[in-house]
Amino acid sequence: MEKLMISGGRPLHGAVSISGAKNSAIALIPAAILAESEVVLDNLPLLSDVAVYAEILEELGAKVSWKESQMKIDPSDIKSIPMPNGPVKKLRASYYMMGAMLGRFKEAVIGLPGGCNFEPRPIDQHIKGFEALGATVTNEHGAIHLHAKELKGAKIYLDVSSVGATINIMLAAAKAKGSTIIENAAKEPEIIDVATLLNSMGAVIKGAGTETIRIEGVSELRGCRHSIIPDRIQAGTYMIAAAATRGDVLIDNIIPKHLEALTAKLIEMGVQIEELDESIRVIGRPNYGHVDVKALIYPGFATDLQSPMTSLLTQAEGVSVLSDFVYSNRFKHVPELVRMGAKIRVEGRSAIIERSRLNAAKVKATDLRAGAALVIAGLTVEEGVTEVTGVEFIDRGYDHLVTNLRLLGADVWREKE
Ligand SMILES: CC(=O)N[C@H]1[C@@H](OP(=O)(O)OP(=O)(O)OC[C@H]2O[C@@H](n3ccc(=O)[nH]c3=O)[C@H](O)[C@@H]2O)O[C@H](CO)[C@@H](O)[C@@H]1O
Ligand SMILES: C=C(OP(=O)(O)O)C(=O)O
Repeated sequence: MEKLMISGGRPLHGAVSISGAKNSAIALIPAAILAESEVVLDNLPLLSDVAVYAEILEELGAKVSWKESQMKIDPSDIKSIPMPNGPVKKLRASYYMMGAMLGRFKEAVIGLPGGCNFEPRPIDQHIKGFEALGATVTNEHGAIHLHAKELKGAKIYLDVSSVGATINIMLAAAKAKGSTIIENAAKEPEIIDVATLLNSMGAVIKGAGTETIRIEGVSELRGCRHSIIPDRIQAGTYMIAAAATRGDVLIDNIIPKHLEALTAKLIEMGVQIEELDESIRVIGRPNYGHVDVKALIYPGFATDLQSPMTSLLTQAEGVSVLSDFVYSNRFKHVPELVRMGAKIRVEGRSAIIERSRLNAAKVKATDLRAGAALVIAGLTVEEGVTEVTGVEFIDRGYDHLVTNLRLLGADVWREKE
């Protein structure tokens, strides 16, 4: 086990290039299961979740070769093997194995997902979708068993516009008989990315990125080459870190439109922002005004940036209120920030944040974005060394974090625990 050591107090300066998106990559890799021939994914991020997914596909018999930011997946020899345990338990997005295996083999046994469990994260909408397509779904000793004689298109109204359920239903429906309509579908950019890959494979999916997605099932999908969209959450984290350290950072290789809610909030606080075609420059100021933030589904403020934003708001004058309307209790970072001197209290689904002077401390990341919040907090501390344990969570979602921060001038390193 390793820990991150941060000797803070240095403004971040320079440029950082953002890798491909985790939440796309870990849906696109299982999507390749549906193809008859090789799928090539470019702009793949170097993350532990991606490595686990490669392991899952190899266990099923796929040929996977991963070199730098490119992964080649030849799924021709994949077999229908039950996976009640093992690597599927290591990450949240293993739920996509259900849709992908159901689509290809009409059956699957997949252990309930692991990953960041900052609160109970049900998958009832995924199951409702599979059942609507004609599958029988049972939970046997913590593994989901899915079976269908035939998958038939259906109209599915999601009770909550779930990213995972929307993608999972697209995966299963791509090869179902007839048309599927997903209503109240999630609109996150990663959903468009998955639909783009599936369409390049020969699927017929329209409306991804809107609340109504139509899928005309086809009998066969072929291999293709696809470049993954930039990671808006990593990009947003660096934007927040630049503002928190009063630095000046160009966040490059991104789609600025995907970050509009964050950009608007930073401007409202008084951060200087310059938006270019594929990059955003964030220039910090000595003082920021307090703001209220509401984490919502896309295009609202991303819940995955809520924890990093909490750290920045400890640097704003007065009192800020940050509410999460996607998850009701995603505040595991708060007690750790309080150990660093932050004046924050949680009331219901809101964190009430006062301007605070942070101090170095030994803190623990218990999920991915809580980890990002603690790193940002550590970067702002003027004296002493902040130690962040739970680095394995951070490695799920940040490509070359230490290298990038060091290039930006931060004094950050990893040590054995
Ligand atoms: C791998 C991946 O892409 N992870 C992202 C995905 O997670 P994930 O796909 O798990 O999140 P969802 O969009 O499904 O969850 C949104 C909300 O719906 C609820 N819900 C979801 C499914 C369901 O069947 N029933 C139900 O009640 C959840 O508890 C949550 O309150 O979107 C989240 C919301 O943007 C992000 O935080 C995660 O980074
Ligand atoms: C919660 C997250 O991811 P996952 O759904 O993969 O746990 C995240 O990326 O912040």
